[in-house]
Amino acid sequence: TGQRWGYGKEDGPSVWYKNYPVAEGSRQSPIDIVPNEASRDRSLDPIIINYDQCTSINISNNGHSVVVEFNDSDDRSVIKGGPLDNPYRLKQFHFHWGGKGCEGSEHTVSGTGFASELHLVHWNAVKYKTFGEASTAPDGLAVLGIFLETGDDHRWLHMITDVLYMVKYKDSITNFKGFNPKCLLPSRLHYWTYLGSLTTPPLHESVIWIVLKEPIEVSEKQLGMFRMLLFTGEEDDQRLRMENNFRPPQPLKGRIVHSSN
Ligand SMILES: NS(=O)(=O)c1ccc(S(=O)(=O)c2ccccc2)s1
Ligand SMILES: [Zn+2]
Repeated sequence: TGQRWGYGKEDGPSVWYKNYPVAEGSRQSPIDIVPNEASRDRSLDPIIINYDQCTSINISNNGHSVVVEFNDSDDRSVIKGGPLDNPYRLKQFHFHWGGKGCEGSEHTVSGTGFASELHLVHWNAVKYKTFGEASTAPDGLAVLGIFLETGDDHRWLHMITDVLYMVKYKDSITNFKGFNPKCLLPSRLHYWTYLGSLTTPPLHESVIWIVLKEPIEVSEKQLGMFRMLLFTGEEDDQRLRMENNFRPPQPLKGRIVHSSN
């Protein structure tokens, strides 16, 4: 049922509105975050991340990004506190990145992008019975966004980059058990938060965004491994390198960005 979309000239973010009119909606993501225009809410609690009982299942290439999926049959891995009224269950995480030496994050800070952005996708299993139902509800999803900047090697990211060769092609999937993404969190959890959307089709306006202020550091070499992935499948005669899989910032349309302390 879903229409084909991508990040190229013909099927990229500038034409998504044709098949997904909500692309021009009032709470689209990503956005440019301007720190001194964000409202500092002392009432905003810290976010609490409980990934200890985390169980990753698999890693796959869905033709848009590389995705690690989790067992979300119970509240074993949740994010809560901050702007959230309920605990939200971890469902998957994935990345967005640029081309060699170019920006690749989706959110920008005062107009500046980062090399990449990690999204940890959670859903409100208290209010909704399934991820699908939550994914279309205004408070259904909570996505934790973490910026990646280039510098030293990230000591744990190799656990992901070492297996990327196994999911080189679109629709490839392989076992990936026992990975705990808490090793990808920065040391401090200060954040910005605002009401937004999925940054890819179907662009549902169902996401409470929590974007961490502190980036994590990864090496250019580690980031280069992501660029060996392909948008295309093993049978495709085209071999399109997976890079620049990010949507540019969207109009704020009157929304307020809140800042934790
Ligand atoms: N980049 S993002 O974090 O905003 C994002 C885009 C798509 C997803 S999803 O695969 O969870 C999903 C969710 C609902 C319907 C279809 C896919 S998460
Ligand atoms: Zn994303």
